Formats: sequence, structure tokens, C-alpha cells
Amino acid sequence: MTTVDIRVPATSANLGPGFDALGLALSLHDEVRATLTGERGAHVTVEGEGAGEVDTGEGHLVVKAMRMAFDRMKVPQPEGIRLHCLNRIPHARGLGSSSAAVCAGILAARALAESELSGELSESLSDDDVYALATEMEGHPDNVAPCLAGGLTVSWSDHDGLPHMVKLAPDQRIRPVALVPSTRLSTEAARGLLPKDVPHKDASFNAGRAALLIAALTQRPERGLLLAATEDRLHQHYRAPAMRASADLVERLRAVGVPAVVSGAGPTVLAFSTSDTQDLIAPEVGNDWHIQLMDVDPVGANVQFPETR
Ligand SMILES: Nc1ncnc2c1ncn2[C@@H]1O[C@H](COP(=O)(O)OP(=O)(O)OP(=O)(O)O)[C@@H](O)[C@H]1O
Ligand SMILES: N[C@@H](CCO)C(=O)O
Repeated sequence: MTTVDIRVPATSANLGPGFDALGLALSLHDEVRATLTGERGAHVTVEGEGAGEVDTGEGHLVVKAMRMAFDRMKVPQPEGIRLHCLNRIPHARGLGSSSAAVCAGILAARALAESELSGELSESLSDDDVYALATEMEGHPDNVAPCLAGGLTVSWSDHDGLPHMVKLAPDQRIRPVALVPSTRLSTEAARGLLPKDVPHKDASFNAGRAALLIAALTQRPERGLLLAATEDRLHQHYRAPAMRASADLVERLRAVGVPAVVSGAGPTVLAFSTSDTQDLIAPEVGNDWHIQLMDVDPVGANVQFPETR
């Protein structure tokens, strides 16, 4: 029986103007220990976030991702899968929990197939295949890319629908701060609030801001540039009615000069803290928010066999 350990980071997508394109890996991780067993079916134990809530059998998202990956590798589905999940990423808050679960499942399946089912494995998954399958399951690449690669990522899909990414290193003077509420909003519900079409002037506004954001995050982490670069007209205000407190907090923080955005599909708020803004955040945040000072995870998902630690 082989066991593999997977560690996957939380991620913040969009970063303001980069809807479905920009993402940042954060220093908050879920850990999954996966084992193929002779038992029938999937057996999942969960500690931390989602314990007592998520399915603990075949309907668990990590198990579903593993099954998809075994199918793609054309190996017979293993009879039994045992998982232990230590979850730190809160669910449905805009910190990429589903992307982390999907990436963990695919990476676990690949590692287990290569070590335990190698006799039946004619072709494993490449890193690009892992990225493509995780994006297919998620529906968009912006959380998956930083989850797999770490750092700051720009992701896009080509004309065949295949996702690609460029990984960048944000300037180390920038600290991401997550302001996490106890309320939840599913990505599906938040995407349902977006219009089918947007005005051309809003699209061009966001194109300029997204380009500026890459420059500001990697080379010019000045408060004024970060503030301008994190403006958005494509998603945040359409979704505000579903997360009024988040929209209000973003507005309060920006009014005192802190570059703040809705993290992913919300309702978490992400602030980019620099030496001149770090003391401005806490006074604007009430007791309803958990303030989490983060680092950028420069590495992304990690796979280890316990024996080799
Ligand atoms: N570690 C996990 N184990 C099992 N299911 C999970 C796990 N993480 C997320 N999920 C499932 O995914 C849902 C949350 O996914 P959703 O895409 O709505 O939000 P998110 O990924 O946390 O946020 P965002 O995509 O905005 O960053 C949870 O309600 C749960 O059903
Ligand atoms: N780009 C996605 C990220 C959340 O998964 C959205 O905002 O819907």
C-alpha cells in the first residue's frame, strides 16, 4: 500500500482587474494524505475546515478529482481510496478551496498511479495535463495556475481551450492580507450575477488596469500605482449585492489609501499591504472579520512520499 502526501496552497484570483486571469498563491495550505487500499469505495476523514460538512465518500471533491485523473491515465479505477484531509483553507470564501482540492486529487492520483499502478500505466499525466484537467474541473484557470505553480500567475486559454500560464515573482515588499468573514458565497452563485456583455469602455478600463497591476506588483509596489492598478469594472460591483459587507470594506480601505479587492468570487477581501499602509488596515476592519497576514507561496503544490521525507 503506497501513501502520498500532497500540500496545496490557498489562492486569491482576479486581484481586482484580472478577472479569470490573475492569481496569487498564499501561505495557507491544505494537506491531503492519500492511500490506495483493498477496501471497497472511498473513505475520507477531515480535520479543520469542512469537517462534518463535506461528503466523506465518493462524492468528496478530492476523490472525484482522483477518479477523473485515473480515467485520463486509462488505468483501472482502484477499488479503495483512503484520504485524510487536514484543511486550513476556508470553503466558499474566495480563497481557492475547491481549486486546492481538485489539484490535490489529480496530483495524488498521478503520484499513486506512477508508483503503484505502473504496470498498467502506459502514459502518465504531464504537468500541462494536470493543469488542463484541473482547469476543466474548475471551469477557469486563475486559481489552478498559482495553486500548482506558486507565485503570481497570469493564465489564459488558447483557441483549443487549453490553459497556459506565466509565473512571476511579486515584489517582496508587498504582503497580502486576507480579511475573511464567516459568511460564505459559492463561486457558482457569484458567477451567476455577472452580465453576459459589458460596455467596451469598461473592458478597456480593465485591460489597462490589469497591465498596470503586473508592473506594480512586480516592479513598482507604490501605493498610488497599486491603488489605481487594483480598480475593476468587470465583476466586483455586479456581485456587491451578494456581499455588501465585503464591498463596503473594500471601499473603506481604498478610501484611506489601502489597495483592496474582493478575493476570487468573495466574500473575503484581499489587501496589498506595504510599509506605508500596513497600519491603516486593522482600524477599518471590524470584529466580523478574521485578519490573516499572509506571505506569497513561491512554490505551489508539493508532492511527497512519506518514506522519503
Ligand atoms: N478540501 C475540500 N474538500 C472537499 N470539498 C471541498 C474542499 N474545498 C472545497 N470544497 C468544495 O468546494 C466548495 C467551495 O468551492 P467554491 O468554488 O464555491 O469556493 P472557493 O473555491 O472556496 O472560492 P473561490 O473559487 O472564489 O476562490 C465547498 O463548499 C465544498 O463543497
Ligand atoms: N475568477 C473566478 C475566481 C473564483 O473562483 C471568479 O471570480 O468567478
